[in-house]
Amino acid sequence: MIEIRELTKTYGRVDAVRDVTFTAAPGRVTGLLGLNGSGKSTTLRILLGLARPTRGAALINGSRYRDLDHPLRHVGAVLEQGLSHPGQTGYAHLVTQALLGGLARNRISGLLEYVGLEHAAAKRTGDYSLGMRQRLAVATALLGEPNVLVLDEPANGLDPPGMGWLRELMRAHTAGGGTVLISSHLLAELEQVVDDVVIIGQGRILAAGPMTELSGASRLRIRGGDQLRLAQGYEQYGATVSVDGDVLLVAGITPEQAGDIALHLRVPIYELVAETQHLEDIFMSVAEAR
Ligand SMILES: Nc1ncnc2c1ncn2[C@@H]1O[C@H](COP(=O)(O)OP(=O)(O)OP(=O)(O)O)[C@@H](O)[C@H]1O
Repeated sequence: MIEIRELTKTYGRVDAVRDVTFTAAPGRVTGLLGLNGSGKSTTLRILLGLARPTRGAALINGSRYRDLDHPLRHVGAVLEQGLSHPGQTGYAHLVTQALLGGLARNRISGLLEYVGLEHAAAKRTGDYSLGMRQRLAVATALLGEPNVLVLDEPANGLDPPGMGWLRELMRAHTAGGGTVLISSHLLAELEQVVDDVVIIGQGRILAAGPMTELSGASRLRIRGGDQLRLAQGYEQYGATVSVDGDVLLVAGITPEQAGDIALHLRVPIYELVAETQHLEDIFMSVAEAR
């Protein structure tokens, strides 16, 4: 469980984040989205004890990172910066990290297999591809069997099978009751895996909620026998209507209401499609609204 409460971090005169509050719940993948410089990394760095907040708190399983007894047993993180000594093998890297973190070494072989690096265990990490390095970073994050995973742009460098693997890994983690907080600007990728979304812009929360709720605020594409009467009828009902060629784009009413209103007006409907909003649309509409 991650709780970010009224978090503010000021650098000089810049508020990198301001009054940011959200929760990443157990059993769910929460996506933290924002443009470059919006405050994602600052939030994650504070959460992981790498920076101090000016105000507010960032809690993992109810405690600040630095108050956790064995932090690596609570939280595993994949951050953007590189991780390992290039001359070390993948296996040696994990042994070093386990020793530094006071963690057992007996899971290392299994973890290398779990992240698909069993054949590269004896290879120097300097010779790893970007995708292999990301896999090693994930294995490192999992060393302490944490129930909270924090992933900052983890898809960078992963090819499509790698992305699929990462999605499965996140799903398996939350299926076991774990918490995942993932930041990414790859919205189409993120859409396939997130349960909850937090959109941040200029250090502030712009929108937050379950993906199903945010994408459910969908638009209807409607083509009927008398477009003008339909448009007037929907507007009277409080819907927002715009015209796109020979279809009406209607927001603010359900498909059932749209059908009932048309029936009441005795206008036949030839086409009625509820368009679910993609993460990219949701992101653009909240980003533009500010
Ligand atoms: N150490 C720092 N000193 C001064 N300003 C900083 C520092 N860290 C971040 N900032 C500023 O705070 C704001 C938020 O930055 P942050 O790195 O959190 O954004 P981000 O959403 O992670 O962006 P990106 O996707 O580019 O990593 C930016 O305006 C940035 O310039």
